[in-house]
Amino acid sequence: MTQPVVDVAVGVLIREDGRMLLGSRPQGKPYAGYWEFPGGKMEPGETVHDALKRELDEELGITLRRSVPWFVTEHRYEHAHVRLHFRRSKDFTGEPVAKEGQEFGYFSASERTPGLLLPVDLAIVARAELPDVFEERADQTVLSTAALRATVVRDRDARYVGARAETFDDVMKARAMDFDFVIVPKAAFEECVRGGEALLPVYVEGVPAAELDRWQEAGAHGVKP
Ligand SMILES: Nc1nc2c([nH]c(=O)n2[C@@H]2O[C@H](COP(=O)(O)OP(=O)(O)OP(=O)(O)O)[C@@H](O)[C@H]2O)c(=O)[nH]1
Repeated sequence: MTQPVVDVAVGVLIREDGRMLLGSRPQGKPYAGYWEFPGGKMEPGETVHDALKRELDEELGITLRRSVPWFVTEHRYEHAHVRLHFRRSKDFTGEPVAKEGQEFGYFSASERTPGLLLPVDLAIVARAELPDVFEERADQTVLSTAALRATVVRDRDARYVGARAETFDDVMKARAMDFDFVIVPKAAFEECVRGGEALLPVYVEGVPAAELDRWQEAGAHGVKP
């Protein structure tokens, strides 16, 4: 039997020091005790931002101001088929309070949480340190492959890998190959986020600083012109 898809709003809340908020799943829920990003199921008629705002308030007493779309991914559990709508935010207030008996804390991607992360979230934690604006530098390695023009971002620990994409098909391949993000030309953005939500974090080439907010609202981050 096919399970209905459950839409879930998930937040990557990044503190000033760059650490992200993670918490443990409360007792009584599937995967209780596993660590995850804050969020929860969307209610009918809610936008992703509104659902996230509600969940953050209900679970942790945090007030979410601005968040921007990041990417969407699906996963089939035994208990549910979920579509996770990730948004990123650096604009929130309030010290988290565990309202449902969960544990929580702020972590960098290289720090271990006290309990295991949900397996789906493992790769996404590394992506949380992707910058708002991607700056191409001389020490990055460009790999030529037949399938994709792949750019390996060699930061200190080679934590994430991106690919250049021009079509939706390129993006699908990049996702299948476990790339962490794509860089797309401005003119290809809409085609690459077919359906309105990106399958991977997207950077758009040549976004001037003055236009960054507008692109972020549409689900794209920037690459320095
Ligand atoms: N909040 C959250 N859920 C995630 C993440 N990753 C992930 O696979 N999920 C899945 O998305 C679903 C979210 O449901 P939930 O049980 O947390 O939502 P909720 O608080 O609205 O639940 P309830 O109202 O049924 O108690 C779960 O199946 C969970 O395993 C994540 O990083 N954060």
